[in-house]
Amino acid sequence: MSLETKREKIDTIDAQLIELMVARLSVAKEIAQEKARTHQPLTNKPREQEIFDKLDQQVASEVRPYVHTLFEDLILVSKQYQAHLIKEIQDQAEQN
Ligand SMILES: C=C(O[C@@H]1C=C(C(=O)O)C=C[C@H]1O)C(=O)O
Repeated sequence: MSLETKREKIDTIDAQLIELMVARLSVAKEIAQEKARTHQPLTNKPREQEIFDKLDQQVASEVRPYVHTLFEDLILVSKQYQAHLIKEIQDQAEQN
């Protein structure tokens, strides 16, 4: 397989990843709205541990640390987005 073909494969995978990441952030938004409504904390460490435990079982050891890092970043970004949304909801509530 040529380098060009391999890069086309990566482009196809990236398009799928983008769709999935946007879908994941959309669910994170729904969770943030519920957290704001019910005054729950942003971070849920047991839930994060559950995700990493599943990942450790699912992913081959050779790439496990790299996928682990990817998920740390994914969860960090998800929480940054949620924190922004929760602040927006709280600011709006204060104005009313
Ligand atoms: C999405 C949530 O909020 C946070 C973000 C998580 C994630 O992106 O997977 C997991 C747990 C929480 O720390 C949640 O509480 O489920």
